[in-house]
Amino acid sequence: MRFLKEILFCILLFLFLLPIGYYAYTIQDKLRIVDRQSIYILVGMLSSSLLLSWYLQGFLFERTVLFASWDRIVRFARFLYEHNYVYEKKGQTQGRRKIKFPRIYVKQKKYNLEVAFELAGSKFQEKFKKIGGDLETTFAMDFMETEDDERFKTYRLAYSSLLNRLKGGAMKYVQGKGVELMKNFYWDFTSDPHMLIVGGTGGGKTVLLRFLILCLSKIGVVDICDPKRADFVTMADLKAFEGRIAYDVIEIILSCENALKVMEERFEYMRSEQKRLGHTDLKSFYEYGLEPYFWVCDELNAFKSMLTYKQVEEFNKTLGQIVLLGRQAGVNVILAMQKPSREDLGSKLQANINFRVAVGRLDDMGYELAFEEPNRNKDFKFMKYVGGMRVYGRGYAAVKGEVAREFYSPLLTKGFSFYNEFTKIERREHKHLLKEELVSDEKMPSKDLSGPGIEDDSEMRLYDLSDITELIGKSVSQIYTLLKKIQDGGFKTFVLQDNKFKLTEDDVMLLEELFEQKEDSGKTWDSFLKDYFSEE
Ligand SMILES: Nc1ncnc2c1ncn2[C@@H]1O[C@H](COP(=O)(O)OP(=O)(O)OP(=O)(O)O)[C@@H](O)[C@H]1O
Repeated sequence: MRFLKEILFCILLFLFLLPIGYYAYTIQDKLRIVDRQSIYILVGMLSSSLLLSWYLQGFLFERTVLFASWDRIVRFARFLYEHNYVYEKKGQTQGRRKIKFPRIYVKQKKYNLEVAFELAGSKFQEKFKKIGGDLETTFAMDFMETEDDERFKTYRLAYSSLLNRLKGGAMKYVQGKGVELMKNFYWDFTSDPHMLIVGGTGGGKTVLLRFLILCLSKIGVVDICDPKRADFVTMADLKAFEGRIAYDVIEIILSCENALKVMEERFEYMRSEQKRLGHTDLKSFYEYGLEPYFWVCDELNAFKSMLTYKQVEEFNKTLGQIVLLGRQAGVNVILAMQKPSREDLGSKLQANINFRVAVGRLDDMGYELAFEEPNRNKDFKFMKYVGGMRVYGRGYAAVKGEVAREFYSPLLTKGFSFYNEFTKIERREHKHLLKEELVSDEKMPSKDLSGPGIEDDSEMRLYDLSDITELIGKSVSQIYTLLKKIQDGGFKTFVLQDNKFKLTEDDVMLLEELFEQKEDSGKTWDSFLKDYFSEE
């Protein structure tokens, strides 16, 4: 078995030599008189048969199932032998070592290889529990998962996860399983609510984020933060995302604060439903008819580098609360960053973001932070080409604490347009707010403005953005964008305290009127504001 390749080579060569021998026999007279031409032909045939046998041997081992599986067995046996995972047999003859392999089963399936090691008291059991990384190197495959039963530990390795890659907009949410990221690989946000996407520049983070947003915006509200003001700009005008995309530092901070507020409101709503339905325990958001909510932030480290020390502290605190408590309320955070670092993640995010994906190139430190303990010995590979083709969006994914598996983000096919797909999405609203509105309209400013707010020295009530979202039912981002447009257009100025807008009762009414009239006008915001204020 050890010399399988060499044996195959000899067999192939022998098969070629048979007709060559016969040919030499037929031209023996010419050979005897040293006919140069005949000798050249014969030498040519011999060298070609050598080359062809060598090539065929390689081809058979690489491309045919039978020889490839033999090759794996040979490699595996060699690995076991050379690492001394063998039992010495007693009564050996002098000079010859008799060995016996431990009980290991190798099952070669269509897409993956299963290697089951018997533990149950074996002297190698501790080593077999951590052998995943070695198997990857031995078989040149990617480790996917392990399965344990009473006696065996089974390692599953993928020949190539490429076969499980999705194409274009095929990513979908499957009830009870989660978001299908690859065939048979899901992100179940009800159990692992937050996701971290990391990878070097150009690795495919943003493309993956867009595929996720495309899928998630069909099942819930998605708020997006794009500090680079690059990849999500064109979506801002689309109905489904209007007012839900933040770019500026302040806008993003507000968007995060708003996500926290959404979480608190959802808990409040769930508690009231719990009481109404007589549940003894508070159940998960979906039990109360709520859809999931997603807060997405691209380029987190770039964004944090734009903040002051105090802002970082506040932002971390807000985000920390969401990742800590969001699961039950269905509030999910997706963060994308280039190189993960302890400072940017902080201990709360590091501890509470369970679902990790790395695409593109990352250094050892980055993989260590992304995938932590069970992957310390994993041989993470950066592959620019697979099967001779340039490959994008390849990396690894894992739930924290599990072994990382090879991952391919859906393939961005030619002709696929995110923009076209996003235009087809229907806008979703926060269900808890819609239900509250149905029950009571007391929070509408035209009826009552004595709601939340702060008072200034002159006793005039001032409202911050989160108060106004409650009063007029628009998102923080929508309100902030409108205020900026009014102010930047030179139409009106508003009070700013600590860089945050504080509006008077009149301002709130003005905003409400503007939102109403703009809806009926069919104009863009810029032309609508111009006309509105010039008429005044
Ligand atoms: N899944 C994919 N399928 C096909 N092509 C892809 C895929 N992912 C990325 N690419 C290609 O790689 C390019 C860079 O991807 P992307 O913008 O997502 O990288 P990034 O990690 O966000 O980089 P940066 O951090 O610099 O913004 C894309 O424009 C696209 O051409």
